[in-house]
Amino acid sequence: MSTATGDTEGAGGGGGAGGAGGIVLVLDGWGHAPPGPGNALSLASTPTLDALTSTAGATLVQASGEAVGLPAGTVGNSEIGHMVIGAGRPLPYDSLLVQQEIETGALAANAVLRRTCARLSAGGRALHLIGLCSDGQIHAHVDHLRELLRIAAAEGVRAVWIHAITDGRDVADGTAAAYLERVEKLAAEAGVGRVASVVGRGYALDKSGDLELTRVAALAMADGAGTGVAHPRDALEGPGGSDVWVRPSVVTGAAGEPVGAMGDGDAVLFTNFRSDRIQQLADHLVSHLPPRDVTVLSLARYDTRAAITPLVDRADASGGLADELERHGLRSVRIAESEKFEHVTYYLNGRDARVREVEEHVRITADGSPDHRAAPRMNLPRVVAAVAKAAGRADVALVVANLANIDVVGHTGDAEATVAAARYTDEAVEAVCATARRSGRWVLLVGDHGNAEQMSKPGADGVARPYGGHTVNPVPFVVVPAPGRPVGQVRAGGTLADVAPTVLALLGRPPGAVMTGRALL
Ligand SMILES: O=C(O)[C@@H](CO)OP(=O)(O)O
Ligand SMILES: [Mn+2]
Ligand SMILES: [Mn+2]
Repeated sequence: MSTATGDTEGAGGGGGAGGAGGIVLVLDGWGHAPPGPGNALSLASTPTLDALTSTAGATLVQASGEAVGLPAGTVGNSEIGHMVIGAGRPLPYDSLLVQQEIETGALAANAVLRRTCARLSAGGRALHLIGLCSDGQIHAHVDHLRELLRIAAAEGVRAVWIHAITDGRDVADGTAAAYLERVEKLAAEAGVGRVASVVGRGYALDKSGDLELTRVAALAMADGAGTGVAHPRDALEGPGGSDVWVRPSVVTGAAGEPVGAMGDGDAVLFTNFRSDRIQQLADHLVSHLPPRDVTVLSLARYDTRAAITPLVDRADASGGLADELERHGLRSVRIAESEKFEHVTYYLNGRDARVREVEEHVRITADGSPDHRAAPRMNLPRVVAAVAKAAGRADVALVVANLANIDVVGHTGDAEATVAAARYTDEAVEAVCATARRSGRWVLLVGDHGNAEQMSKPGADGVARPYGGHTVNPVPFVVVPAPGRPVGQVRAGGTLADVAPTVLALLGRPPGAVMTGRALL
């Protein structure tokens, strides 16, 4: 059977020179840590993963900090993880680029920002800063907020309203009060800025497409509509139940009026550096604001429908695995549940929204907003079935699937549910390996960052508390050879940047010209 592109490199079936081709499984949130009471992966019964990770095809690779293009010591995340897996090289991530622009003074000198501040200052209009208030470093960092407050003050902006999104996911739940206090302190130090609204990330950073959550968050920020509170911390006393689900709350003045609603001539600056979860809100806000004339900016570039001017642009991520597969005419099928769909498509492809002729995308959708604690299996059987279907096709060289369970369930901070997620993942891996054996394929398993291997973390008092965030731990990397094609001992000392060159080597192809990673075979 020939591929749809009528390629020239003899890739008319499976992996061409690499045999029948392969299956890449990204186990989301699959980090490595010594066994212990907080390690959901070691607590779970995972006979298949245990066996695979003790073969010669197994090693550990770095997935955090400088190894992948993040600021030193920063936890990995799905965006940068999948981007580096695809790019075959570390990519300076948006958080690093922002940090560098702060350190060099480039952000303070940014022409768009200075011009906007000058206009606000001259007209007595307000700057609204919207972003996740924590130092979780996955979507945002309060240090960036501090710098923006300083710049606004230096440029003479007198009214700066902070629309605080509470976290409890990238950092421990129950920490929102401390972060609000920190934000108020930063504002006091800068001499400008007050919190005008508070809302949990469950509302403001929804990306499930539940526009009602987005709408109520935007109403609080733009119109000052929501539960009135005298002080930002009062918002945390509401019935939301966790930092993630703080109800949209608006700080009101003596007469009950919202202090920081958006008015004609104001400017909004989104302070998250990661796009995927803020873009639904940003798009909604842009369409909700008129007839008010409000300038909307973002700290980093977002993938919104609306054209929002970024202050810091992103790195070029082209020339990765998708481009190489296309060049060789090798067909790939990408499969993931909605939560991680963009990660195995858009991000893996270097933030390129094109669906190439030799690519097929399979999104496994869930009904409604599931409770991951109660349903840790998610839709894994449907992901496995889609993998089996794609792997059974002779025209498919590569199947790439994301198994989301241990990360998504891990984020609940519920160790017991995460243990169950690990058990289901183990069964899924066993099924995929059986599929691979039947179809003569190799399997490459890799984590994109740690999560489930650390489900508790000591608080400021030294007492361990549930923790659902990512980690800086290395992640397992395993090559399960195709039947009759042994690969021997894989190399130690790798990073996620080595995944794409390894995949290409298994497919009998050289690494891409711009890839600095090297095959671990
Ligand atoms: O859910 C998310 O947005 C982040 C955590 O904030 O996780 P991941 O990087 O795995 O998508
Ligand atoms: Mn992830
Ligand atoms: Mn995650």
